[in-house]
Amino acid sequence: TPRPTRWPRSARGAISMGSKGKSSFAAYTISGKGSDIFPLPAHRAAIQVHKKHKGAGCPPSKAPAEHVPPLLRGRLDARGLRVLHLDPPVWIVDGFFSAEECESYRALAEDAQRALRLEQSATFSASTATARTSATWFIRYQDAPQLLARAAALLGRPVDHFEEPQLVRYEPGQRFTWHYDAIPPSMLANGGQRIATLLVYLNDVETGGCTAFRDLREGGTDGDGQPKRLAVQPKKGRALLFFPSDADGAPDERTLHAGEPAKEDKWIAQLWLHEKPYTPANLPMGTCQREGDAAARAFAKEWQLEPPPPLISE
Ligand SMILES: O=C(O)CCC(=O)C(=O)O
Ligand SMILES: [Fe+2]
Repeated sequence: TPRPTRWPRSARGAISMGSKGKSSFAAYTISGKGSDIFPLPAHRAAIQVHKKHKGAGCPPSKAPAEHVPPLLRGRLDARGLRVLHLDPPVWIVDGFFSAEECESYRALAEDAQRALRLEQSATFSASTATARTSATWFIRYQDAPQLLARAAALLGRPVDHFEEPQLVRYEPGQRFTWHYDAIPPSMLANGGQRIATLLVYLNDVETGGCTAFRDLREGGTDGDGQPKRLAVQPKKGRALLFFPSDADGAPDERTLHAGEPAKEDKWIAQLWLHEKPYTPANLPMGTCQREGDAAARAFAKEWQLEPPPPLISE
């Protein structure tokens, strides 16, 4: 097969540089091809910007307003917030958790009272081929103040809109194949659709274990000359944020993703935001959103974060 070294003429022709030819994130937009937001730009100046930001993402100031997810509007000053992909939006927050917060969350795996280990984790994917081989723990709301407080401060949503906090461990060889995070219609009665996925990498992973998006590109080409797939490398304390459905709950199929096979241990914290208040099952025993809210509020005070909005389900 021929090795394409350049983007197809049709795509290249549609790249716009903005009025002054100034290189900004907008320069990467290919009209009508929303998901190819990070192609190698045709213009030299834009290539510089692209290379500089690839991997670590672009500052939010470079994201055109129409591509800022509704949940992040007015909240772009969050420390460490970067854009990896505009449409569909994929953002990261480096340093979302401190090293200490990573450790305290990871340690929950050893606490059977606070964390319940599931043999078979709940996956809702419509894809029959989906397989997950990692281990999942469900964490009591009141034992995840770092996660709930930081998530509520980032997204401006109350604690009762979040699903049970989870902890996931991949050992070498373990993976989670292509899937959607959106839940099936039969489960929408509880809290509506999942409108945001927030996962926090709890340790550094040198090789393997990326979170990969099948249909999104990060720019540049691989050894075969094919456009590179967007894949986020786990970095201790880094959060990954994307939107399995839009703000109205319509699933976004472009967010199909996977946890690639781990080559070393990989730990993540996992949290899903729902459209409406979500009622947890009583697992682990004694889990309580109200106590979780109080714990998150105390954490927010201690770390001078914006406190979570009041619970709606009260
Ligand atoms: O492990 C990852 O990188 C992705 C995990 C994931 O997609 C999930 O838990 O739904
Ligand atoms: Fe997922």
